[in-house]
Amino acid sequence: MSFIVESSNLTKAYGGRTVVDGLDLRIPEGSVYGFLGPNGSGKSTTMKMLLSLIRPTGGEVEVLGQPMNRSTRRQLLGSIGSLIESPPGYAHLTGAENMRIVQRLLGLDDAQVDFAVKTVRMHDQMGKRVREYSLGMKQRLGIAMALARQPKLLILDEPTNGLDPAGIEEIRELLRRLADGGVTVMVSSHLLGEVDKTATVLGILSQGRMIFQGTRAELFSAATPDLLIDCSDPRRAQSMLARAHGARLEDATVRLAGVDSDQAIAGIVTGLVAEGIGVHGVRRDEQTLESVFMGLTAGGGL
Ligand SMILES: Nc1ncnc2c1ncn2[C@@H]1O[C@H](COP(=O)(O)OP(=O)(O)OP(=O)(O)O)[C@@H](O)[C@H]1O
Repeated sequence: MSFIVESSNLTKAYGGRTVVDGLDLRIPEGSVYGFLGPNGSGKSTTMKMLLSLIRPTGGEVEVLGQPMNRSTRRQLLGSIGSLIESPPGYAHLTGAENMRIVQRLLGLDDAQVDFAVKTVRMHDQMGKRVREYSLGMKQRLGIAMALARQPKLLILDEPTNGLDPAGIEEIRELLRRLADGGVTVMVSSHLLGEVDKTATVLGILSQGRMIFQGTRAELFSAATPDLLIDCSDPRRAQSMLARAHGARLEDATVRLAGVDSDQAIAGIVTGLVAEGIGVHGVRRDEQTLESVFMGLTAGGGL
């Protein structure tokens, strides 16, 4: 597999405080890479380092097979579109006027601008001033600005932040279309649900560290779903298993976290039976990606 972005040990510290800690990013070409983590976990800082907007304290970044640094930055940025933090654009100008500025700055032709505007479905809104746009429209104009250069890689920092469900769905659908058209997209969010259905690869940050990187299926298989036990005396079973397994009672079912082997399950069942408790059901809980994500970011890793 070839990676469009690769970093090794990428690190950023501010005043002795490490906010991005030894990241080995691997973004496969053609993927939608969902870059997830709670607020303050270091997503924006990482994206800015990938774009060489801020200088890493340590480690390296390769983009499109070349090291990203001050001397290669200009050339590499020609192939990267980005939207970092708030949507760009002058509020007192129309969408068309804003696009014209980008066109002149980058020396683009009309067809490239038209293509970008149509891709984000903003062609009917270009005569309006940006200050009259909804947040979703501003975000889409920002994406059009990033797209106009026809980048191979698009880096979007929280493009769905603050949007209503319809706006979020529009951005998701846009990202899918871009990926189908061959653009690799890195998109950050602090809400898993906003990128979950779109991302083909996930990178999860917690306190500056990468606690998971891989496909959704890999994430599920790496996380251990809770064990649910139905038995004749759930209250007594829960108190027996509370200390070793943090057992909780949910209605008449005993829930255990982190039981990760068949042997451990057999030991638990044997222990209950030995105490005269009849075990009539042992199953794994169905887990949602959200619960895996919450467990990961709260617990600091797999
Ligand atoms: N210029 C700076 N000087 C000092 N600390 C900074 C600077 N920029 C970011 N930080 C700190 O680095 C940490 C990571 O911030 P960052 O913005 O990268 O997180 P994030 O995951 O993108 O969160 P959010 O979604 O809230 O933007 C935070 O604790 C932030 O306060």
